[in-house]
Amino acid sequence: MKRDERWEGVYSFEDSPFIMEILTELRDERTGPIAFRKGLVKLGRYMAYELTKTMEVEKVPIKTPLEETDGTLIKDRRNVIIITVLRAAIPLMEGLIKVLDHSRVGIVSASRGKAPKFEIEMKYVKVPQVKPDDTVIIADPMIATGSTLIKVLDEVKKYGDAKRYVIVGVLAAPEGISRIKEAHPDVEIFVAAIDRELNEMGYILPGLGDAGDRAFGAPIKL
Ligand SMILES: O=P(O)(O)OC[C@H]1O[C@H](OP(=O)(O)OP(=O)(O)O)[C@H](O)[C@@H]1O
Ligand SMILES: O=c1cc[nH]c(=O)[nH]1
Ligand SMILES: [Mg+2]
Repeated sequence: MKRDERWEGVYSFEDSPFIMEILTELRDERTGPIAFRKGLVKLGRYMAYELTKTMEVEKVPIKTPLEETDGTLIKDRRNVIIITVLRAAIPLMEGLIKVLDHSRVGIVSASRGKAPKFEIEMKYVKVPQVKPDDTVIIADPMIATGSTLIKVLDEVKKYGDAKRYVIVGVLAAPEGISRIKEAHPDVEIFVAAIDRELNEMGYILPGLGDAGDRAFGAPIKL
């Protein structure tokens, strides 16, 4: 895990060869939907494991069959809410919850409109009560303009004040991170990698394409 010096509380995993290898498969245009979804699940699992290193732990007394000793309990792992941003976060959440298995889950839909306005349509919001001890993890593989996550954070913060707000994603563009940190300075961001820029259509470069379409196939408009 590597802190990015351009912002406070922004981390990438560019120093992790294993996470980079999974990302390489996701970027590769030859990777089909089955392997793409599997890659997102794997990334979710390993990123959640890395995230536990930033969580509060406590020592607990336990008894082995032979004697008393101290054990470790990750306190914060018991108080996690994972917000899944439809569609592309579904496999990422599946991986995250393998490690963060006590989590409560919120589901929100967000669909980004066409350039240049990129208006976000949010039709479905189901979020549990947020309590002061909670770590709210917002899972969305792609942070492009940042508009989706700003809107999701605006909404989720109505459900109570959390101990931490954490975005877990796969790729981010620098402009998206800057916009999110401006709107929500308290948010921490963990992504596999931070890419170069956005193109005029709002796609991350070099990126991996449209994460939702690659995982689930392109939808048609009726
Ligand atoms: O940072 P932004 O510019 O807002 O873009 C990022 C959003 O775009 C993608 O979702 P999309 O709207 O394509 O929906 P989908 O997951 O259903 O494909 C992605 O999963 C993010 O939610
Ligand atoms: O590059 C991008 C940008 C937004 N959403 C995606 O799925 N990919
Ligand atoms: Mg999409």
